[in-house]
Order: sequence, then C-alpha cells, then structure tokens
Amino acid sequence: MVKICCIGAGYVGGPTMAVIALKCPSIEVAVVDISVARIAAWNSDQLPIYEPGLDDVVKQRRGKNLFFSTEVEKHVSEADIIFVSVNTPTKTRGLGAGKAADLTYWESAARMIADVSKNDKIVVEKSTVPVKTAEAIEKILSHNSKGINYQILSNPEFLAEGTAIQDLFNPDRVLIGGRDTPEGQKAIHALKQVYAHWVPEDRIICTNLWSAELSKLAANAFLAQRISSVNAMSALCEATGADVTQVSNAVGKDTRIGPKFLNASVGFGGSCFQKDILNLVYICECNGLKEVANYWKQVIQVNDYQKNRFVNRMVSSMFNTVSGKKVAILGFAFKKDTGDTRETPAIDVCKGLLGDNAHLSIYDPQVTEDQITKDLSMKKFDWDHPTHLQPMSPFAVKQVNVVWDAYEATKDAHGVCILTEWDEFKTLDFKKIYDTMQKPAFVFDGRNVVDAEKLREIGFIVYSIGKPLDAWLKDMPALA
Ligand SMILES: NC(=O)C1=CN([C@@H]2O[C@H](COP(=O)(O)OP(=O)(O)OC[C@H]3O[C@@H](n4cnc5c(N)ncnc54)[C@H](O)[C@@H]3O)[C@@H](O)[C@H]2O)C=CC1
Ligand SMILES: O=C(O)[C@H]1O[C@H](OP(=O)(O)OP(=O)(O)OC[C@H]2O[C@@H](n3ccc(=O)[nH]c3=O)[C@H](O)[C@@H]2O)[C@H](O)[C@@H](O)[C@@H]1O
Repeated sequence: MVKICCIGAGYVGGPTMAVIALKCPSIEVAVVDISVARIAAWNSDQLPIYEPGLDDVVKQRRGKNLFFSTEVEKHVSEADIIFVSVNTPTKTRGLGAGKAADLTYWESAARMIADVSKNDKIVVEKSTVPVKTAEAIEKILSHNSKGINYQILSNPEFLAEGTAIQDLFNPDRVLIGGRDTPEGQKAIHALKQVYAHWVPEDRIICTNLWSAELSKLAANAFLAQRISSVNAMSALCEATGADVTQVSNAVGKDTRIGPKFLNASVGFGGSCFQKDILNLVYICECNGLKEVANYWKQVIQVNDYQKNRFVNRMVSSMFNTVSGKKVAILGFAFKKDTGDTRETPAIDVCKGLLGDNAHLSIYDPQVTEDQITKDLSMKKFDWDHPTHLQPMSPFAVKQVNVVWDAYEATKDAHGVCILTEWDEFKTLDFKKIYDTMQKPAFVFDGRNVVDAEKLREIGFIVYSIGKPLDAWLKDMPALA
C-alpha cells in the first residue's frame, strides 16, 4: 500500500489529504502537525476549519485510510510520498522583512525529514514557496542523505477557501513540476498516478520545477491584479456616474477577458494574495527587475487604496466624524463560506474606524469573538504563523463589541458596514433594521450585496462600491 504523509494540517493540508483519501481508498494518508489542538480538532466532530462539504469527506475516510496525528516523525519515516503544507508567512524581520517568504517552517520540516528517513522519498512542495526553493530543500535533504534518494516535486495548490472541496474534486488543473532526470520523471509519474484516480489526464500538467513554483505565484498575482483593476475602475465609476457592475459585465463578455473574478469590493483579503505578491516583488528585486517589481507592487497599493477610500467615504459621509458613534460591522471573514480572517479587509476597515474613535458592533456567522479580538490587536503578518505560536490576545480591544446577531449589531447604530458577502445579509429585514437605527441611517456596502434602491426607498443613505452616488454622498469629499 502506498503511504502518503502530509506535514501541516491546515486549510490546505486537511482538505487536500481528505480528498486524496476519499478518491484513493488504496492509499493510506496521514496528516501530521505540531499543533496538538489542531490535530485533536481534526479527530473530533468540530473540525478546526469551516469549509462546506469537508465534514462529510472527513467522516467517510477518517480511521479507514485517513489519519490525523501528532506523531510527525513516525508517519514521515513510514511514508513513500511526503507533502509539505506548512506556513510560509511574510518575513517580519531581517533580510527581506515585509516582503520575502519566511521559510523557517519549511526548513525545519525538511531537516526533520532528513533526520528520520530510512528509505527513498518523494518530497512534494504543497506550500506556496519562492521560485528556486526546491534547490534549497534538495541541499538540506541531500546534505544528510545517508544514501537515501530524495526527489523534490513542486505541486502547488490552487483551491480557494469556501469552495475547497468542489475545487479539489474538479480542479481546472493539477500542476506537477520535477527534475528532468529519469528519477525526476519517475517521481512525477508516481504523483500523477495519485491524481489520476479522479482528475482527467489532460488536466494534469507536468513542467520543470521552476515553472511549477513560479506558476503558483503568477496565478495568484494575475487573480489579485484583476481585482485591483476592477477596484481601480470602481473609484472612477463613482467619480463619473458609471456603474461598476455594468462595466464588469460588459468587459467580461469579451471571451478573451472572461466574466469571473471581476466583482468590485472593499479590497481582496485572505492569507495568500498579498503574501504571494510581496514574495514575487522581492524575487523580482533580487533579480534586478525593478520595473517588474514595481508593476506588481501596484496591485497591493491599489488594494490598500481601496480599503482607505472606503473608510474615508464612511467617515466623511457621517459628518466627517464617527467619534463615539456606534457602527455595525456585518461580516469579518475575508470572504463568505469561511471562518478565515487572515488579512481580511475587515481588519483595516475596523482599525480605520477605531482610529476615528468609533464604537464597533461586529457580527459574522463564522468568526469567534476571540479571533476578532486577536485580529484587531495583532501586528501585521503575525497572523500567518501556526496558531499556537501566535501572540496571545493581550487585551480586549476597547470600543469593540462582538455579537451573534445582525439585528443586535445594528440596533442604535448610526451606520451599517457590510464587509463580507454572506448570503444571509441579502435577506435581512432592512425595514426592521432602519427602525431601530439612529437617523440619518447609513449603509456602506463593501461587497455590493444589498439592493441599494430598495434601501433608499426605506430611507437609508446608501453607499455601494463603484455605483452612482446618492446626492448626499456626492457633496461629501472622500479623500484616500
Ligand atoms: N489557505 C489557502 O487557501 C491556500 C494556501 N496555500 C499555501 O499553503 C501553505 C499552507 O497554508 P494553510 O494551509 O492556509 O496554512 P495553515 O496555517 O492553515 O496550516 C499550516 C499548518 O502547518 C503546521 N506546521 C507548521 N510548521 C510545521 C512543522 N514543522 N511540522 C508540522 N506541522 C507544521 C501549522 O501548525 C499549521 O497547522 C501556505 O504556503 C499557503 O501559501 C496554497 C493554496 C491555498
Ligand atoms: O493561494 C491561495 O491561497 C488561493 O488564493 C485564492 O483563494 P482564496 O484567497 O481562498 O479566495 P478567493 O476567492 O481568491 O478570494 C480572495 C479575495 O478576493 C476577493 N475577491 C474575489 C473575487 C472578486 O471578484 N472580487 C474580490 O474582491 C474575495 O472576497 C477575497 O477577499 C485563489 O483564488 C486560489 O486559487 C489560491 O489557491
């Protein structure tokens, strides 16, 4: 029986391995992690991450050919194929701080593999890493190889949170990069055989190592760039009276452009887009490609501009101050159908409003009070380290109240701010909300989920990203 071990039981390692176990009953899959709490959760009824469809897949295979364990060394030494799916956060200190990927967790995993292995292994990069990382990993492994042959493959993951199970069941493509040697090709073939259990052969792309590593960074950069492009247009729409939804629709009908990923928003979030672009920028700079680095940097600058613009629009609309005013925040996760808050635009918007002394009442159907408190008090980039190594939440943030109901959040509020596109926000009783709010009552929709016209009929002053402005808002300057 082929044995797979995955180091890192997170948003990627957990769902990816659960699906491999489901689709390949003849393969034994062990997912290991240094976090005892995370592994305990994977073995319980309350999985550590919220992802539609995941519970069902895990329940079908756990204890049969899918195991979650903290016995990292045992499972690594027994495995034929080792996936490494650990954190690769942005460095916060030293060379490349604020840009380069921090490969501490990857390096420690590689050293441990070298220490405990007794037979030949295929080591698969599942984490997103800088191009040429495989060369460094090869050096670490072969330095202490004891005659063992290691083949490094790059097999980046393209799943998106909230749709991870669907994405894994039916991927656009699976990418495998390896060495152009007989051993390298044999390793590619072995991994291809795993995916071939359910992925059509023409969707499995095999490349050299560096193309696979770089393609992952490129794909995320292209996706994020689309969002910054449409968000840049949203500012121009507001200035001119165009409607960004109509513009996106018209632009996306061009088959060369395509309709997906053109939703204007308060800004993109999530653990990867910013981190991976910063990493790309750093690699370009290291290769002397200043203009290329600046090009990609701009994608992040526009994203920051969009978040600032949103906060400024809110404050200026509400008579240029939110000091002492209650503002309801609906949605804190970085997108719907996930409880993940890493790099969510909600953090920046909330911090911006707190900076102007607002009182926030936050509701998100999947994010806990503890998580929100941590996020609002943590330093930038600290959030991307393993949970048990993150700073403890030092204090509850003053002026923030986390509630478990949208109606409770909006009661007595001066403004409502929608930051995640949860479906339930579309069907809220806005008349009921209006009646309990201070007047004039404002809605700031950072995701274009509400019907602005209907809300205006109720009496709200509404701001929707990239949409024609209310007369009220037109008169209020919004400087970014
Ligand atoms: N979250 C996502 O949707 C996607 C993430 N990625 C990439 O996958 C990688 C992992 O991301 P996530 O799963 O989101 O992170 P995560 O933080 O959810 O999971 C990483 C896990 O690795 C564990 N870990 C760290 N060092 C370890 C070690 N030496 N031994 C054993 N366990 C260790 C941590 O305790 C943590 O549970 C990152 O490189 C990310 O860029 C790629 C595609 C999608
Ligand atoms: O490497 C990764 O981590 C993953 O990053 C993204 O996936 P994810 O961050 O989970 O979610 P997305 O659906 O890409 O959304 C990212 C952010 O962009 C925002 N977004 C997305 C689409 C859009 O049209 N507009 C928009 O503002 C979302 O609300 C969210 O804040 C990519 O879509 C995945 O392919 C990739 O594997």
